[in-house]
Amino acid sequence: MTSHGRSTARRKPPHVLANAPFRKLWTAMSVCSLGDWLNLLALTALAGNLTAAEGYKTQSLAIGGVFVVKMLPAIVLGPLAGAFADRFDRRLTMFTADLLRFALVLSIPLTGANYSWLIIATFMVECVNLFWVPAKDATVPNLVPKERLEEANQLNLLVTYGTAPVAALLFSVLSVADDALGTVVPYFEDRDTYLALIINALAYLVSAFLIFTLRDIPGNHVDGTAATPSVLRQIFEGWRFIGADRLIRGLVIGMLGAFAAGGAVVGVAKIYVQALGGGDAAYGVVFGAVFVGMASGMFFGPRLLRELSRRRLFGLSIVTAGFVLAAIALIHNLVIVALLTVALGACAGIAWIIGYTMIGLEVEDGLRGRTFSFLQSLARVTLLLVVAVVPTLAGLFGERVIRIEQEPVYRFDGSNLVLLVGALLAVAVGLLALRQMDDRRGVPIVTDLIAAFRGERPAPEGTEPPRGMFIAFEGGEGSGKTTQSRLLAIWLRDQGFDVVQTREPGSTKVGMRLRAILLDAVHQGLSARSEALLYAADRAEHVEKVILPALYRGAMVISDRYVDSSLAYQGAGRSLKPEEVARINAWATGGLVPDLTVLIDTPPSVGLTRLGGAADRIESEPLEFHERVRREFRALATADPGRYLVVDGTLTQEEISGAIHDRVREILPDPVPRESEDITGTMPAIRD
Ligand SMILES: Nc1ncnc2c1ncn2[C@@H]1O[C@H](COP(=O)(O)OP(=O)(O)OP(=O)(O)O)[C@@H](O)[C@H]1O
Ligand SMILES: Cc1cn([C@H]2C[C@H](O)[C@@H](COP(=O)(O)O)O2)c(=O)[nH]c1=O
Repeated sequence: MTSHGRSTARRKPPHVLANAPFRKLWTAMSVCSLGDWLNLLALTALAGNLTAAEGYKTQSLAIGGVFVVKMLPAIVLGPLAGAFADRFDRRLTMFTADLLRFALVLSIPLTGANYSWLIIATFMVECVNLFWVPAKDATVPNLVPKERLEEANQLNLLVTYGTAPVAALLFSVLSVADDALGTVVPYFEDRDTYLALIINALAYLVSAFLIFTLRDIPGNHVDGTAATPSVLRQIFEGWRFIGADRLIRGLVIGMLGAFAAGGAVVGVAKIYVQALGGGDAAYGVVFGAVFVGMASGMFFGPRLLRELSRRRLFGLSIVTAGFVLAAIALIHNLVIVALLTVALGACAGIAWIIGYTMIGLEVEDGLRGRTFSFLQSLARVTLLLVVAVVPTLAGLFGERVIRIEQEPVYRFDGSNLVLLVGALLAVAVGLLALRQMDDRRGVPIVTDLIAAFRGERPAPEGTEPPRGMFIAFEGGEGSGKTTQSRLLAIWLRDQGFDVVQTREPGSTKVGMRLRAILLDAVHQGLSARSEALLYAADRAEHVEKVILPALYRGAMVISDRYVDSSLAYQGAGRSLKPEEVARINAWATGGLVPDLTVLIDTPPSVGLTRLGGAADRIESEPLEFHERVRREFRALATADPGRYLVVDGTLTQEEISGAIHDRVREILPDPVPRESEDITGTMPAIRD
């Protein structure tokens, strides 16, 4: 290696905070987040203090009112504010919002703090927040390069949640300081939360200054010379965009599910901790555990599983959160619950950082603001609904004690039930998100996970997806695959498609030699692993030299056998571990999965008798081997019905091809309708 090469290899890319404009924006975000948490603590405490004399119920409602008012604007104004972020100068939006927040928060202590004004001012601050946040979120990708976006979002989310415990500590210190100040300055006497509110207001002022001096934010993001759609139209398009895009839909579903599960915990945390024998300190520990978990999830999760598809990690983290939540609901031990809460927070942290990063990367600049805003609005609505409904449900369910011979053995009350429902919801939503956005269909998740834990790259990502269509035929010996793949190729060519008909093993130069080794009956005693590796080697050649080039040029590729044959013959037939066979094949094929797999299901007792000539090495295996193979093929098809067509191989050739044509017609880009085909027929010359 040349010395130049060495120095290049050693040079580490600069940290995202080395980027001065981003550093300034990040500092503003940190100060604002600290202010926001301080605001929440101070306002709820102030609402409680102002209504302390009016009894427990009024006091609870007063505090609850602050929460409701804090979330309400998102429901009404969220999407509108997002459109502003895309339409107007983001720097000006943020600067103005900061000044307004400063004035509104300061007005609460200055006007002598009465509950009505507290509620009105809080509502207005939240309205303003709705403009600041999407403008900030949409600005980050303008300031940092694409490859640094995940790092930037990690820092963003770190300050959003990491400032919560800092704010709680600061709030306690300021409350004590407030008391002390009250003895010296009469204004602060009996005004416990004033100092916190003043510091909160000053945080927004500092942010306004930082944003004002940040001149690197690009101005208007929608081309002013082009006809700009109305704000309402932009919102409508934002909605339409989210609904239409499979990935964003998956992200939104996942993030909302996580919010709903989190909302269930928020709603019952206090009573649950109490039921476990814990006091406010324990409640504080559980509260802190969520943030510690989230911070570690955001930092360590994506680093630990770098090689795992981000989409899969997103769905998996939500599913895992569901299982952890179920454990929290069922295990009645405060220490274990606190530890599990850290794990729950970690899963949520991973899901959030991935979701945010993916939205930042996938959504075009002009739509990013309203996408973030739309997401935040929906999340808040979900949270609001869940927080409102959950304690009521828990109360209605009440407390149940399971007894054996009058002895209480297990307590299961409303909070347990609600947490369990939240857990089921998270699992369901995580699975749905995985289904909506999976970018490695057909590759078992376990295979990818094992590879990621070992630090192996499972398959190349980010390459252009092939444009053609890939159909595989599978089935046992003599089931009719070759016959049907030939008939399908003729039918598709008749319709004007470019068709490549191929088979495994043996469709490349190397593959021909491998086929001879694999099927020649003289090679008895070949070990099961060598056999699996040789089939995988043939497949790697086949994919790289034949299938992918054809798919990239837009052809229809019909392959007589593919990966499922290895899963059935080497996995079930030779009793190799299915996940290991799947893993080597996922590696060999780069994760290429057929668009459709046609399984011609024929009993081996029928198929084997159809074959003429001497039996090859595999055909000469006992009937029991072929029965195992058949069962595995059927199990694979049952596990993924969307990708398979299972046809009874004992039907006539015409009946089988009719069923195949009907299914293939459904996935063809521009199929000839069956009626027109009946009229024109096919060319007998080609058929021969
Ligand atoms: N539906 C059917 N009914 C009866 N015979 C069939 C049917 N389909 C195909 N055959 C006949 O069965 C024999 C095997 O068919 P084919 O070669 O298509 O099967 P295959 O699954 O490709 O076999 P293998 O891969 O094990 O060599 C051929 O003689 C074929 O004409
Ligand atoms: C791809 C593949 C094939 N086999 C077996 C199955 C058959 O017995 C032969 C191929 O013969 P055919 O007449 O061309 O169908 O190979 C296997 O065991 N594993 C595989 O992955």
